[in-house]
Parts: sequence; C-alpha cells; structure tokens
Amino acid sequence: MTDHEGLVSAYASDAELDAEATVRPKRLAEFIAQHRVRDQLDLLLRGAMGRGTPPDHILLSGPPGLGKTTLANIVAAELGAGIRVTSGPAIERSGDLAAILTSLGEGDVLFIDEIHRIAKPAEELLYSAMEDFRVDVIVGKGPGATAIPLDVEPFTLVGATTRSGLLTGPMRDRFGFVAHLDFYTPAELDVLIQRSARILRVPVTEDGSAEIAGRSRGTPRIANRLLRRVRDFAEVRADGTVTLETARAALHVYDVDELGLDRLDKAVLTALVDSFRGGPVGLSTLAVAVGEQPDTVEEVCEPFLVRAGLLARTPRGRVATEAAWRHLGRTPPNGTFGAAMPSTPDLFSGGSQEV
Ligand SMILES: Nc1ncnc2c1ncn2[C@@H]1O[C@H](COP(=O)(O)OP(=O)(O)OP(=O)(O)O)[C@@H](O)[C@H]1O
Repeated sequence: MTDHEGLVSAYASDAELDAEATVRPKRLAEFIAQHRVRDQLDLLLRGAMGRGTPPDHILLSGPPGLGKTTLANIVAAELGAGIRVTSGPAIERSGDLAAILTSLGEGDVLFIDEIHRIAKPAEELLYSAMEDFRVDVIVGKGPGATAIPLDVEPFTLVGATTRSGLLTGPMRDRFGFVAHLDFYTPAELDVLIQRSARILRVPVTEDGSAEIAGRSRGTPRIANRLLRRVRDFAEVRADGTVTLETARAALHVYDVDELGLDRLDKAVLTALVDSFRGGPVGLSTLAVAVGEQPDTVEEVCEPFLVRAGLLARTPRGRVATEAAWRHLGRTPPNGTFGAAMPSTPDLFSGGSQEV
C-alpha cells in the first residue's frame, strides 16, 4: 500500500491520528451515517449482551478513512469490553499472535487492522482461536516438535480490510458479521463537519461547512482534515469563523479544487489531456509525465479519478473522459471516451470502490 502525504489522501500519518482522536465518535449513536451497518451492529451487540456471550466475529471492509477503526473501538465501548489493537503486517510470526490471543481477557475485543496482510501461519492459528477459542503452539522443530494446546478466553475479533477480495475463503467464512462501509454523501459529511466543529469549538456557517463537505471525496478523514486547515486560515487571515469565503480561499491556498482534486490529481489529468490527447496511455508513461511513482498514481490518484468519472482504465491504457476535459476547461474532441457520461460527475451514486 502506498502512503501519500497529500491533503486529500485518505491515509493518515501517525501525527494525524492524535488530531483525529479528539473528534472520534465513542458510541454508536454518535457515528454519523452508514445507517444500515449501524442498525445491524446495534442488533448484533444487543443480542449478544442480552445472552451474556461475546458477539460473532466482525469483518469491516471499505476504503481508508471511512470509519473502520472508529467502529472497532465503538464495538468495545458498547460491549463495555477491553480492546487490543494490532495489524496484519505487525504480526510476522504465529508466536506473536499466540502471545496476544492468550493475554486477552474474557469478552475482550481484538482489533486487527489490514487483516488481509496477516502472514499465512498466523492466519491458520487465528482460525482455531476464532472457532474453538484454542490455539496450538508448536514447540521445537522437526520430528521432535510438539503442539501445546492453549485456551483462549472467549473474545470478539474485529478485522478491518481495505481489500476484502484479498481475504482467503476460510478466513472470510469465520466472520459471522460482515459489513461494507460506503463513501459518504456531501450531506452526510456536512453533518460530520458540523459535529467536529462543535467539538473543536470552531464557529462554522452552514455554507462554509457544505463547501468543505463537497470537496472531501466522500471520506470523513479528509473532511476533518480540511476543516482543520480551513480553521487555520480563518483564524490567521479572517475573524476565526469558517464561512463559504474562508473555505474557498483556504482551499485555494491548499490547492484543493471544487471536486476535491489536489495538485497531483490535476497534474495526472492535465498530462493525459495535454500531452497524450486524452489517451490511451500506459500507467508508467503517465507516471513519468507527472514525475511520480506508478504505484502512487495507481493507488492514490486513480481510485478517486475513476470514481469521479474523470479517468477510465481500459485494456489499452488510461483515458481521460469527457468530464475530465471539461473539468480542466478544455473542449473535448469528438469521440472522447465517456462522451455519454454526465459532464458533472455524480460521485456518490455508484457505491464505493475498493482501493
Ligand atoms: N461515521 C463517522 N462519524 C464521525 N466521524 C467519523 C465517522 N467515520 C469516520 N470518522 C472520523 O474519520 C477519521 C478516520 O476514521 P477511521 O480512522 O475510523 O478510518 P478507517 O476506516 O479505520 O481508516 P484506515 O483504513 O486508514 O485505518 C476519524 O477521525 C474518525 O473519527
């Protein structure tokens, strides 16, 4: 996975996680939107609490920054349980995982982020822990190796993944509850921004909040980040209130346009349109043209550009759609790919795409 430091990246740096903690909802009732997932989780948790048993294991999938970590913490809070947090890449050896599992208290939640990246031997150990609350720890090597069975307290695994397609079948089958998080609509992000602004004590007007929401690429993490940047601008260059004008002026300074595209997104589209007449062009050629690594272009820029109806991936290469030409203020040539697409892309009608 590629990390990207940009203002509209859906990934967070470690430093940013601290800023996020302030506005992170603690209970299900505070979690905005995703009504279906919220309702289903509510039933699952209440049912289990009523029976006095831990709920089924929970798999949360969806692109980064939509609230998977937040929901994992909410599950523990609603259950009144402890939570242990780790991630697939952090569990290199099955012994690491055995140590975590055997230290869990009864009813605890174990949150494994990026669970699709867990090493194979650890994954197999997890199967028996999930199913029978038991792990076999192998001691020694070769013919003299022995398996020591260890009990694990009943627990609930919450797994999060941005790539549910990479999960193995046996792994997926062991989750009793699977939820997919979708991108948020601008109206939902508007509510979220107003909530964050209240917590951060930032005065924000309705149109100021709506302006930020429309540029946040359907992602709460980006919405909260843009709010923090616009707050800086409003405090330094205006009277501290986030208004339509301060939001527009601040996001102009930070190079985030009205669709939420940043400098790199626009460089990719501009190169496609101006240097390659709209394509098709291969990924590596396009990446060289904008001075970036191919995987940054592919994993950071393209998912949103595709979802926004501005770029298409075809077997012959990347192609700018008619909407892309228009967004850049250019007249599209006849026969442009996607000529039938709306000239104002509808970002939120197609559900989410995994990145
Ligand atoms: N539904 C929501 N209501 C309010 N705030 C939200 C919601 N979803 C996410 N957020 C906020 O957005 C930020 C990012 O959320 P979170 O860390 O849970 O995302 P994630 O899906 O786990 O991302 P990653 O895959 O990168 O770990 C947090 O500050 C969180 O508080």
